[in-house]
Amino acid sequence: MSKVLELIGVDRRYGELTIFEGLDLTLERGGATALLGSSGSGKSSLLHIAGLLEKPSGGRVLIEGQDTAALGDGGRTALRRVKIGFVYQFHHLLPEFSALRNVMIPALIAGSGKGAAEERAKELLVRLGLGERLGHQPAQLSGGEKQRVAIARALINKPALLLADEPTGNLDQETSARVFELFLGLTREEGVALMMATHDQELAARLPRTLRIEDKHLIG
Ligand SMILES: Nc1ncnc2c1ncn2[C@@H]1O[C@H](COP(=O)(O)OP(=O)(O)OP(=O)(O)O)[C@@H](O)[C@H]1O
Repeated sequence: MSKVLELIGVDRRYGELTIFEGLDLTLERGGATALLGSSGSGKSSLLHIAGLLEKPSGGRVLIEGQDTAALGDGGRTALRRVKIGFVYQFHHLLPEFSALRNVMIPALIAGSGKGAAEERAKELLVRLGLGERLGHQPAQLSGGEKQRVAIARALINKPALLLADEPTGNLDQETSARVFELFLGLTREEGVALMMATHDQELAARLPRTLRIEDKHLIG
């Protein structure tokens, strides 16, 4: 199994306030991990650190064995673009663009040719059951469809690591269950290392590994 993410002794502090400290975590390709913890325990902070959006207050973050401490902002952004995908509770799609275009954009930014980006985006959208919705703009899509487009967008660059923060948290229960199935199936097929923060114990139980932030430490 190849290591995608390693956190070694990671701390997050805001001034005098310690959110968590001494976190060690390894995620491997093909693995799926749920991250639980009460509100304010630091789940989003941990995803931001793992996703290179924030630097930890202490400790080391390695992506596929590469220590990110020495990287500047440009290096971190470049690594994030090709190695890491994000799915949030809200889709954050660009309203003026079609579903297809929204999915293609990260590939185009990463330097992919238009033809290859379009082919991969179409393939993902078809696998997510949106083959008939390629030309629809976000306002013409249902909540579950928008979230499926956001999932395709997160996977377009074949990331090694997929970080999800309540990916179906904004959907009604039935839609959430359906979208979650598609989401899990696709992440398995793509072989990414998935880490998903959630409050939902039932969703967490669907993943093979569960971790919890408790009393500033990672337990599980
Ligand atoms: N910029 C900041 N400055 C000071 N404190 C912050 C800052 N950002 C976050 N915090 C604090 O860090 C703690 C962890 O926040 P975080 O959003 O990671 O928690 P969470 O577990 O994701 O919570 P929730 O489940 O409610 O989304 C919170 O107590 C929050 O108030």
